[in-house]
Amino acid sequence: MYKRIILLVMDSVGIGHAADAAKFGDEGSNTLGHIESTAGQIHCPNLKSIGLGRIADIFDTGESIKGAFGRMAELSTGKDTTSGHWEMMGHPVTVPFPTFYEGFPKELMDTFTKETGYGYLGNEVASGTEIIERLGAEHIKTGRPIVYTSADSVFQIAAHEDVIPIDELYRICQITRDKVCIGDYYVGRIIARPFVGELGSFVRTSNRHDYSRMPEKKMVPQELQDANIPTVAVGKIGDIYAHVGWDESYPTKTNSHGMNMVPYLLGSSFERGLMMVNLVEFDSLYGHRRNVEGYKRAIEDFDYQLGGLLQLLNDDDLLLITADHGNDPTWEGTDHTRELVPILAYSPRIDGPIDLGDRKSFADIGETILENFSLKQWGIGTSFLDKLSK
Ligand SMILES: O=P(O)(O)O[C@H]1O[C@H](CO)[C@@H](O)[C@H]1O
Ligand SMILES: [Mn+2]
Ligand SMILES: [Mn+2]
Repeated sequence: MYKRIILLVMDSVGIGHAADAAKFGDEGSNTLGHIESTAGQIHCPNLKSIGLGRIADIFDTGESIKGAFGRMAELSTGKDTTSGHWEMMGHPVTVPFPTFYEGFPKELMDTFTKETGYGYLGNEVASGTEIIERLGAEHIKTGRPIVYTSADSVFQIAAHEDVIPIDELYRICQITRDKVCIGDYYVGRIIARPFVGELGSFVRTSNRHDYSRMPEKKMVPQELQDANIPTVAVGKIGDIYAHVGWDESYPTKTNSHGMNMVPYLLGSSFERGLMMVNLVEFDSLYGHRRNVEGYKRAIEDFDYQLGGLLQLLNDDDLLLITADHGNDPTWEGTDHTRELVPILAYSPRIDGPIDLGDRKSFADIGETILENFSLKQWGIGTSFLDKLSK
C-alpha cells in the first residue's frame, strides 16, 4: 500500500489510434508518434526512464527502465475531457453528452437571451482563436458575447475582458449552466472564454472557467472521502468533476505552475491520499492549435520538471502518469483524436521494467486506487496494483 498516489494527466497526450478510432474519423492518428515524426526526436529522458519508449512510437533508447508501462483504451463513447477523466475515476460515460454540429437550436438561444439578458454572435462550430478574431470587432461594437461549440459537448462563451468583465461573464455562464443548457441540452461543459488585447492580436487569458455537468454516479474521490482519505485536485481537476469529491482544489495558470504545485504540496499539507493533476496546455495551446513544435517543447518542459519530481518521491509514494484522449497536432481539423493513452507508474519501490499490457479501460486507474487504499473494488475496470510489486 502506498500512502500517497499522485496522478498526473497530460491532457491529450495520446499514443496512437484506438481500435474504435475509425468511428471518429481518427484512424491513423497518433499524437506522440506524429509529433516525433514531424518535429524530430522528443527529448524526454524521464518519461522514457519509466517506459514511455516501450509503449509510444518514439525513439526507444533501450536504457534500463525503472517503472511500469502500458496502454489504455477508453470505454466511454466520447473522446472529450470529461469522459476521459470521469472514466479514470470509475464513471465511463456511455450515454453521450449532447453535441451540436450545426450550432445550437434557436429555441435554446432564445432561452439564453431571456435568462441572461444578452444577445449573441456566432452560434456555430468553431475554433476559439479563429472565431474571436473573426467576430471580435462586432463583439466590441455590440457588447454581445460570442457563442460557439465544437465536436465536444460544450457551450463556449467568449468575451473581451473590457467588454464583459470577468465576473459578469462568469455570471452569464452560471445562468447558462443552471437555466439554459438543461434537459435535452444538458451539455458536458459551459466554458467561459475571456480574452484581452487589440483586434488582430487578441489573446485568451487564464481566466477561462469550466462549468461541468453534475456526475450521475459516485466516483472514486467521493469513495475516498467517505473513508476519510484525503483528496486533492490541482489545475482543472476540480472543475472537471464539478467540485464533487475533492477536499481541496488548487487551480493553476500553466502546466509549469501545476508541476510546481505538486512538490509544494508533497512537502507541506499532503501526507496521505490521492492528488490528481491536470496539465491542460498540451491540449489547449498546442493540440487544438495544431502546433507541433510547441507541443514537442511542452513535453520536453514537462519532462524536465518531472525529473525533479521523481527525485522527491519516497517508497510510500506512487506516481501515475496518463492522458484523457488524444489531440494529434498533425491531424485534420482542430478536435481531439480517439487514441490509446499511456499508463506509466513510478515509485522508488518499483523494481521495473514492468509491462502492464494493453488495458481495456481508463477505469483501471480508479480500481488500482481503491485497492491501494483497502477499499472494495467496483469491477468497472481491473486494478494493476499487484503487478507493481512483482
Ligand atoms: O478551440 P477552442 O476554443 O480552444 O476550444 C477547444 O476547447 C474546448 C474545451 O477543451 C474543446 O471542446 C475545443 O472546442
Ligand atoms: Mn482533455
Ligand atoms: Mn480539448
